[in-house]
Amino acid sequence: MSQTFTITVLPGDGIGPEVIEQAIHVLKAVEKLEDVTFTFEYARLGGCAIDEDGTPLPEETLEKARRSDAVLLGAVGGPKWDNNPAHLRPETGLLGIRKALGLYANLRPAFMLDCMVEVSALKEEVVRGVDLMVIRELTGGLYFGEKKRYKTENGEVASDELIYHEYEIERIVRRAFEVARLRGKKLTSVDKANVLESSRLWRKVVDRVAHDYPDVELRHQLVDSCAMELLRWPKQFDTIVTENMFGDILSDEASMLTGSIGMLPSASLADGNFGLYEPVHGSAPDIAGKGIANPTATILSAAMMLKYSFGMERAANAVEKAVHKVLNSGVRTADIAKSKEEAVSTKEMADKIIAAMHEVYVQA
Ligand SMILES: NC(=O)C1=CN([C@@H]2O[C@H](COP(=O)(O)OP(=O)(O)OC[C@H]3O[C@@H](n4cnc5c(N)ncnc54)[C@H](O)[C@@H]3O)[C@@H](O)[C@H]2O)C=CC1
Ligand SMILES: CC(C)CC(=O)C(=O)O
Ligand SMILES: [Mg+2]
Repeated sequence: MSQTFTITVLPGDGIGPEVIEQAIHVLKAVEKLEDVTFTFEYARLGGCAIDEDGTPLPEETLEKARRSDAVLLGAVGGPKWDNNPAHLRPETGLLGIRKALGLYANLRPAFMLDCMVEVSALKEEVVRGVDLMVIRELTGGLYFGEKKRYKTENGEVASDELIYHEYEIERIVRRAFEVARLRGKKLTSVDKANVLESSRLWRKVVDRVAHDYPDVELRHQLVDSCAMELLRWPKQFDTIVTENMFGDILSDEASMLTGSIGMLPSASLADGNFGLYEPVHGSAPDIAGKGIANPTATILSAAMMLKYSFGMERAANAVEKAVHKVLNSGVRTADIAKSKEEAVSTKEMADKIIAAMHEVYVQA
């Protein structure tokens, strides 16, 4: 019997709508190749919602997301809203939807394809074969703690509270051990336990949970040293688990191992099958509206959705294989091309991926 899934689509701002349009084309191609129907429910999040609805996260958006099987997001934000107060910032909408949907586990894979080695700013021997997964806690920590801003006689003061509950650490760490078990069985837990009390609790919980995973090799590493080692010898890492802000920063850093942030997908998962899928990158206002953004990160995020939320492993593999095939054949958007002349547009890149998907299915 044919399966039906409802997907809430949040194009967002900047290049968000451009890359989302192409990911939707890919999902429509999957519908033709598999016995599945996707219903796309569009909604607003971020700057576009501030402009239309007066809030970055309208209740209607949240309701649609809750009723759906998964959410696909472009990106939010832009200079237009940069000076708004916190409650009227696009990013506040993104944080709000992550929290409201319980999306505490953010999986951010970073992988280097052989054909992309030359694109990285790092030496070939450093990046060839890189294949790691950053697992970032997504609904706690500094981004969600109480914010204060007040004036004193010595000038203004601002503070952001970094707070973690034991249960929040335990659930992300368990998830990370499970993921590491299915990958290279090596988990690096990243913290700042030499300074932060929240990191000392983090480390204690990690050590306790580790007893349940004796087959996974565990290492603790301080975040500053991890940032350095990621560039010195990234192949030492398999799975990394860390708190919200460290994960945000380290995953952007990891993206540059692979050449461009336009390549890297992510899955933000709740318990069960529900998830929100989005590229690691932001709304890239510097290239928005030009039709040159790399849609690969969003297309691969859609592939993660097929795998994690819909159990469509074959279709997910086909999308990934198609992306590899197209990159192998030398097709490049501007961010990964050697010259502007050889770069293809956002749409051309997606069209090539869709054509390659058909070939992959025929061969399978
Ligand atoms: N998940 C989200 O919605 C996120 C939103 N943002 C927001 O995005 C806005 C811009 O932030 P930035 O710091 O500039 O980060 P960004 O990730 O949007 O852009 C950084 C650089 O990477 C390039 N880039 C990003 N995605 C690309 C793609 N698909 N193809 C080709 N090049 C790409 C951009 O052109 C820019 O030079 C801000 O308002 C920020 O708050 C930032 C990160 C995540
Ligand atoms: C709230 C977001 C803009 C944080 C971010 O940079 C991300 O999730 O990658
Ligand atoms: Mg980020």
